[in-house]
Amino acid sequence: MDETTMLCLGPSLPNSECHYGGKRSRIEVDGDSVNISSATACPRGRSNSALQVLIREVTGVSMRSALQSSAASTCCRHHDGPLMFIHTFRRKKFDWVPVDHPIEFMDEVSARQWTDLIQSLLYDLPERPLHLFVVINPFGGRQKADSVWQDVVKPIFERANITSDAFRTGYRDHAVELLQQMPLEQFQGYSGIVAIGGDGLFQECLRGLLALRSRGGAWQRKAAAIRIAQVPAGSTDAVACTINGCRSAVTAALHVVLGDRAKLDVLEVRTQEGQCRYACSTASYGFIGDVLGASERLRWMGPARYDISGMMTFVNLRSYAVRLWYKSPVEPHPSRSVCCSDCPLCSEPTSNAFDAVDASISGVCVPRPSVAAVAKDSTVFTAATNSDGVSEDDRHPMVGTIDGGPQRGPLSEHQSSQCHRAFHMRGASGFGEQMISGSLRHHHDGLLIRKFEKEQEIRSHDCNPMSASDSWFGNVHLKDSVCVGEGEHWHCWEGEVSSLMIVVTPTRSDKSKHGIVPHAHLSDGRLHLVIVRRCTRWQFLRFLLSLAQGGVDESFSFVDVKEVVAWRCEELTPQGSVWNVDGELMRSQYMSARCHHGLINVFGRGPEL
Ligand SMILES: Nc1ncnc2c1ncn2[C@@H]1O[C@H](COP(=O)(O)OP(=O)(O)OP(=O)(O)O)[C@@H](O)[C@H]1O
Repeated sequence: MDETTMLCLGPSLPNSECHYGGKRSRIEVDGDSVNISSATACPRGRSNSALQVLIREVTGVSMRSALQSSAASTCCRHHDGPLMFIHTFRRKKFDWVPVDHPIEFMDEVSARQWTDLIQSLLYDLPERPLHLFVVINPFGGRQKADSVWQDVVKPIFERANITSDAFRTGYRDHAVELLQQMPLEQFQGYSGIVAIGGDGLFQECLRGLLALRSRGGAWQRKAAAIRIAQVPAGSTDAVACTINGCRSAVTAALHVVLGDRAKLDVLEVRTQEGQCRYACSTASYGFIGDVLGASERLRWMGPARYDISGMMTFVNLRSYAVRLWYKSPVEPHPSRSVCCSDCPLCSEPTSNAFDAVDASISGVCVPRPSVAAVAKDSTVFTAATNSDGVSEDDRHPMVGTIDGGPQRGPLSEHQSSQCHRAFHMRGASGFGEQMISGSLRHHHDGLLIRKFEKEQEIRSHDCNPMSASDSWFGNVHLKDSVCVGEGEHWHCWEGEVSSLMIVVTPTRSDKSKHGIVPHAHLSDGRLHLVIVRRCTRWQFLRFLLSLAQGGVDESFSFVDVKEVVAWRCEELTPQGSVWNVDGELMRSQYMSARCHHGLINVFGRGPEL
């Protein structure tokens, strides 16, 4: 036993004699682990260690007196002594399976002292939760959330000495209300929020939490620090699958008990009409939006509704004309590493997450292209700067809100011509090449090349974001923090799509084990824009199979994947598709979205690779 541990224990150390696995043993706490070693001599060269459990992986400790123990199973018992159980887990790839190690003591006093000692070491771990707010959606998925709570999660929390207040939702948005109506004192007493249900319930908790955060002061501080967990009991459970690498309620509960903490990027999606939703997985338009739209009418079928509506939507595969603007990050990620626990990319400090969310909750805050260079022959826009190198957004920040108020006017002719010049200079220095390689790629597919040329044609006539939808752009509040900065570029793309996806985190699920974009991260401040151009059913089937097998296949000529930080979409097809924002339907001709880098904290560590 090292000196520090000796000091903690004080002069009277509990008797370390015990029996483990039916053998006479000794128990000790050594630094960061509990060790049990055989008291009998081992053959030379063999370790006498029988068990070593890291304190940080102990999920709880409990004791059974001799009387209780004799009523229970007597396996592994040497005499009728009291038992102490060390609760921990073993790894089965990403799934964690609870394991209990029974240790038999000579007398009740020793058993009690060792139980108290290990319990006190667990209490000293600062990230361990003490008291949780649990929300259960009894109607999510196969309607098993109640039993998941009673039979799986509650016993794990009880063994870990975690207390909880559990609430069942009675209707849609009930979780948001529960959070918003909570007194501050009660809210401050919770170490975390546990949503037992699907992605929709998680999203409700997220919305409630961000609303509390927008109140400022103590509310903001607590809401920014608190962690949320999804215990999967819905139809898709992409949030839990993405964070933990598996769809297991036990594993999710164990991550809560261990007090794991990870940051998660949040996508803020807004409609022109001011409706706002937050997503941690994916916002999709076209095929996946249509699948959700159709599946809502089949909710009585449970999770099977997605397969049925998927089939129906596939048979009637449609395409939609859209105009997209997207802002690429200043520096693209150098590698395509898969996000995992202790991911270096996700541990980078998040910038201004606090300020950003304040702005977005209190008013309507949508990123918009700065005065953009207008492409006559390419899709690329770049922030135009005047002769002082000051961007238009910096000079005349938009101050209007969705409710009206002052706005910046449209581009003057002079500004417009400046934009043209700025673009042509940029185009000459490299951006044109991007397009050339794009065109070449599409030459391989005779069918697609005609489509692509048509898109070019449309673009060359009408791709100025400031003209076609000026009223939309001019009607939103712009925060300086989301203006186009040095090195950031807005791009425009216009064409017909079978599907569009904005992927925030890898978005793993049973249907896509590796995730839609396997190299996306939990908290790198990046989004992945997946454009699936209008394609045949056969091509789309290949695309869907690629999602199931290893994530979106970028080698398909009809698929483009772009790393972005903000994005907006104008629907050009009348009565187009709907947006599926983490399982919630949204419909609007104009949508815009941006990524909040590491906005929330979750119970989790990312998959252990
Ligand atoms: N008591 C309730 N009655 C009806 N609807 C509810 C209730 N509680 C929550 N909801 C709503 O039900 C919707 C679906 O719930 P949830 O996400 O938990 O399950 P799911 O849709 O089956 O799973 P997933 O979102 O993972 O596909 C949510 O949008 C939520 O707002």
